[in-house]
Amino acid sequence: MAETEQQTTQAPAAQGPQRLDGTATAGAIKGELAERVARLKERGIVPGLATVLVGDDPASHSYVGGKHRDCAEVGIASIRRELPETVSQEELEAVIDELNADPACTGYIVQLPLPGHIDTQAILERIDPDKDADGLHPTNLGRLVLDVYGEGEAPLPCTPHGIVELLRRHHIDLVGKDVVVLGRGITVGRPLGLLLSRRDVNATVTLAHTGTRDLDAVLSRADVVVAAIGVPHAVRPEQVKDGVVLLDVGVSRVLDTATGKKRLTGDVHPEAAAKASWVSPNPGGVGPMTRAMLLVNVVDAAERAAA
Ligand SMILES: Nc1nc(=O)c2c([nH]1)NC[C@@H]1CN(c3ccc(C(=O)N[C@@H](CCC(=O)O)C(=O)O)cc3)C=[N+]21
Repeated sequence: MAETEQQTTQAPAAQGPQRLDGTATAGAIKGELAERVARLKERGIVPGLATVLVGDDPASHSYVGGKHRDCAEVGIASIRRELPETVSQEELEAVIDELNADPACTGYIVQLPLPGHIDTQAILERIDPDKDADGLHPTNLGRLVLDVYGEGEAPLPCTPHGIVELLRRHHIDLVGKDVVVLGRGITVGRPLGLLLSRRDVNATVTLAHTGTRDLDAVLSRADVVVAAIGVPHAVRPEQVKDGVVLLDVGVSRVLDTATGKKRLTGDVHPEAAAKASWVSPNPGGVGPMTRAMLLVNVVDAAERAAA
């Protein structure tokens, strides 16, 4: 009885953060995409994702394998191009030209990083912007800067789009919120800053990086922190306010001293996560959403091509 009384007079005990479940949300998005793919197939159109993989890095092979499994789940056809580490610039460019011309390929990615002897920028710029499934072609990044964003009108970078969609589907409103993005990389931080500042999102964005002075002061004001720097446990509990929303994007492989094995570790310290109202787990948060948004870009491209 005393316990019941206490419950009515005191604030509820801290319940720990709610999870931004990227795996489940990506699953829901894949279900929606499967329907759109089925409708395209009724019209005789089969969306196809191609991946270009150079070399034999096991992590890259594993990521690309995941993308093809996702495709199978929603009915998108898969095309794989695998090339040796020693491939020349000209040979790789010939593969790009072939995919640009192949009607079975409605969208594709060139898995990064490419070997050091390859001019990555020249390869990425050679991709047909209409088939750019990563949303990282300069033309599409330019469209993001220029606020071209009708429904499915242009591909968006997958990780930033996945983050915004993950929050939207958990009804976490960003209008007027102070969002601190840690990291200015071209696949996450830089384009995420652009996406968050769009009128239909309307967050106040701070893009913090290694040149940022007094990061503690910057982080202490944040309603939402997106950590995309690849430094294990970089975001510490004393830096964030209670109830913050934390998105953990960075992944590092660190040695687990208990097991002697390497395991994936995010940018957010577990004790910082404990102070949050919402936290995206890593793995199981932003990673699966990135993959789902890749499929969105492929299906959008196929619908645009069919229109
Ligand atoms: N052109 C290009 N486009 C990319 O999008 C691209 C790339 N190159 N190069 C490498 C990075 C990395 N990346 C990941 C996406 C999802 C997960 C993912 O789903 N991760 C799972 C865990 C997977 C695991 O256990 O290894 C998760 O977070 O739950 C991981 C990594 C896309 N990348």
